[in-house]
Amino acid sequence: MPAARPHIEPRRVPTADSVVVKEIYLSLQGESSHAGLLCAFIRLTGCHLRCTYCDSEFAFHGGNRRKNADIVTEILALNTPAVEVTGGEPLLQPGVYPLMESLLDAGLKVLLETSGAIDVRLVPPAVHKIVDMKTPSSGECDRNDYRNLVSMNANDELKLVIGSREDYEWSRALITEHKLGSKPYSVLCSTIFDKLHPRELAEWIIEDRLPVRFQLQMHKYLWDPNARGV
Ligand SMILES: C[S@@+](CC[C@H](N)C(=O)[O-])C[C@H]1O[C@@H](n2cnc3c(N)ncnc32)[C@H](O)[C@@H]1O
Ligand SMILES: Nc1nc2[nH]cc(C(=O)O)c2c(=O)[nH]1
Ligand code: SF4
Ligand SMILES: [Mg+2]
Repeated sequence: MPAARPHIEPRRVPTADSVVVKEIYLSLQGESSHAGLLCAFIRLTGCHLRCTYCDSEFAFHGGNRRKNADIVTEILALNTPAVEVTGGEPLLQPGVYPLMESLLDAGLKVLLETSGAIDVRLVPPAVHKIVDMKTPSSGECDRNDYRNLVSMNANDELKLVIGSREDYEWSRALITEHKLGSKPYSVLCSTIFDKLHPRELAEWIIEDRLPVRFQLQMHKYLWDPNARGV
């Protein structure tokens, strides 16, 4: 009989009490099922991926190390019910896990925007995780951690950012193979801004009756698409 495979526990939740922050601002949430709601953004510095289309390269470097407690105070002063932690790649910093706990303890709705390249099981369950599984034209699709498709829950959303017909067909195959239409979380499909016309994607979705929610990056239509802090 083959030896039983070892049961591996996720790493212990780290307890660092600070993170490196690129920017904090108040805006309207531009994406996800929370689109249109008042939302504060905490953008953390650093990313281990280099998506071809990244609109947040300015967050790869710089920023300031801040105590989690001071960040929570700053967010509460913005008087908003919701906060999104994004980046860069927020899950690269150990201090982000206790930061999300503190934001939840302060009574905030907490959203997390993360690439699909990191196992999300250590994220506090009450956080609304928006997990972006990278499509081929990102150039980072081989970094996806497909365990996330199993561990995500009803609070969460899987995001597919599509820039070509190839990306669309890749996404459609992912949805079929992993039966994503019957998961507890919903699947969001949007376009790479200025690469694929949103109407093309909308028409493909309709033609295939794809079980997804189409979305736009609303903030890029409200403000200059290159504007920072919106
Ligand atoms: C800047 S990333 C930060 C969080 C994390 N690194 C990630 O990729 O999910 C936030 C989201 O913006 C999306 N994004 C970045 N550049 C974009 C673009 N040019 N058009 C559409 N979406 C873009 C990413 O795909 C990701 O879903
Ligand atoms: N308004 C607004 N909504 C957003 N939703 C996700 C964003 C991100 O950069 O992760 C984002 C952003 O940068 N601005
Ligand atoms: S993972 Fe997110 S922050 Fe990193 S390069 Fe890709 S889109 Fe940009
Ligand atoms: Mg953005």
